Amino acid sequence: MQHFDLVIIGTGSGNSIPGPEFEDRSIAIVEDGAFGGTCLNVGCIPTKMFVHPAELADAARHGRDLNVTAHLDAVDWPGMRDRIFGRIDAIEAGGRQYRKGDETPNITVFEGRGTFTGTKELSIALHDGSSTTITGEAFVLAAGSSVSIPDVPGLGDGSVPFHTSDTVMRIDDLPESVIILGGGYVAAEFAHIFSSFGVPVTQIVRGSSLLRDHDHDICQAFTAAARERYRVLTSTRLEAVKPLADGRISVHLHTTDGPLSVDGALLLVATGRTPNGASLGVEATGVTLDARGRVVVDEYQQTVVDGIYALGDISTHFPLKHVANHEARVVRHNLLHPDDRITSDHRFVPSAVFTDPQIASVGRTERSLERAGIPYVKKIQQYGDIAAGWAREDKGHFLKVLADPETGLLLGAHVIGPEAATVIQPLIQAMHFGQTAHDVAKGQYWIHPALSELVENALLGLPAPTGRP
Ligand SMILES: Cc1cc2nc3c(=O)[nH]c(=O)nc-3n(C[C@H](O)[C@H](O)[C@H](O)COP(=O)(O)OP(=O)(O)OC[C@H]3O[C@@H](n4cnc5c(N)ncnc54)[C@H](O)[C@@H]3O)c2cc1C
Ligand SMILES: NC(=O)c1ccc[n+]([C@@H]2O[C@H](COP(=O)([O-])OP(=O)(O)OC[C@H]3O[C@@H](n4cnc5c(N)ncnc54)[C@H](O)[C@@H]3O)[C@@H](O)[C@H]2O)c1
Repeated sequence: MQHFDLVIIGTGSGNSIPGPEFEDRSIAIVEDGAFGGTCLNVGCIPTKMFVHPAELADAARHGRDLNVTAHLDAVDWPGMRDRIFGRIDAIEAGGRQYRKGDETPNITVFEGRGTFTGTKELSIALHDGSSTTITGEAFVLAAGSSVSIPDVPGLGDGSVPFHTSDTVMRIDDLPESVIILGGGYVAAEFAHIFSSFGVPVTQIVRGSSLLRDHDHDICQAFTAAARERYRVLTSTRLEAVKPLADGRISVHLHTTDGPLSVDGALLLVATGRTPNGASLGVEATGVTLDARGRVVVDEYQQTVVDGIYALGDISTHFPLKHVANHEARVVRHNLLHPDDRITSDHRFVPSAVFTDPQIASVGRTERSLERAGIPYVKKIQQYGDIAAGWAREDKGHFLKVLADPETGLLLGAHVIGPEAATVIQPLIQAMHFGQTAHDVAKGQYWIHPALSELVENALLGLPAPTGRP
């Protein structure tokens, strides 16, 4: 049985751990799928490479309000797909070859599916049909998460073909229509992409609005904007999915008005992801899972087993790439410096949804402050009331800032509108570095007339702090 100093399972953010400082350690990397993980191959990167052309296609729609008449002539989906994956697949192959090749001689790559069979003992079903078992002094569990499919007739039993984010970006051509199940990030971004390319979209959600984890003003504004672009069925339960004779799909639903069926050419299931701890059999090595199947880690990213660390989607409460990368840096440091370990910082985790309108958030929502009885002051700054918003004839987009009334420290920020993911960054910085709203607003220049004036004006609009507690 081969023994390694370090075994890393998963090549998403886990693959960023081995560097020159690990040259004296024998390392096993175990990967069952595409090298580079979800973000590179089926997540952040390809989706955003489709989102940008979607924005270009949308420009024709937006131009009308600004006296520019333009129209979308055609979308070359196969060309776009091949351009995007031509680039991504080459990076995947290059990353795999780098780890397998002479440049990292201390690393052995096992291409196959790992399952724990004992304490720090991993059995691997290799892609060549054979199997092997390895042991390690230390482990990094970086095996991510997998799409979860609702247990309803027609789904999961193989009787109806459907897509997930793992497959839908590689389809042959734009479908004649799309039905999207789910109201979260993945559903929102694909509804945006397909509808921008002229495909009729029907989105089906259980709740009363889209993106329900967001601040309530944001999710209401987003749901209203989405309804202007495509069909959104809220408070709707999926009952069954059936194939139609012409190859299309029929989705049977229960709405507040009673039963309804919707037909479409392609069904995209985007109903969340499940952490891969259970499928990796981590309990055989003594690692514990929480009620949602996440590997339990402490602030050092270590599991309950000494020397077994976890990072990213398999363990985090924030399944986002920048969080997986941050946690990988913490694990890396702690493996190198076991006597001087550092902790993860999850205080102010930002996120963005790359839709039209775009959304970005950091910190507490207004409802969560209300529910926790935390005092706050707020300012809602409209894009339409700053110069860059006038240029866009913007209507209805805004930034909400929430601050502590005594100290002026920011508690949360939520943006819906152009370039939200970029506009929010000074507020993330202010929260991290403990800067007050008024210091940030008044202590620097803000380029005029840039979109960043949205932040300046929102902060200036907050009441002056009443004094430090
Ligand atoms: C469609 C989509 C879009 C996204 N867009 C964004 C975005 O814009 N911004 C953002 O911040 N986040 C985004 N995310 C989330 C982001 O992709 C994840 O949070 C991140 O990739 C998680 O990284 P990870 O290293 O934890 O896991 P992964 O990157 O998933 O890596 C885990 C690896 O482990 C392998 N593996 C799993 N089980 C085993 C096993 N038993 N044996 C061997 N190998 C195994 C898998 O094959 C995989 O390669 C998106 C996700 C999706 C699905
Ligand atoms: N821009 C980004 O940063 C980005 C983009 C895509 C994904 N992600 C990450 O990936 C994660 C997964 O995204 P996601 O959209 O798959 O999950 P999600 O958790 O964001 O949304 C899942 C949606 O499916 C619904 N749902 C769950 N079970 C259902 C069922 N049985 N029937 C009907 N609806 C059901 C939920 O109510 C929710 O609306 C996200 O949490 C996010 O962290 C991030």
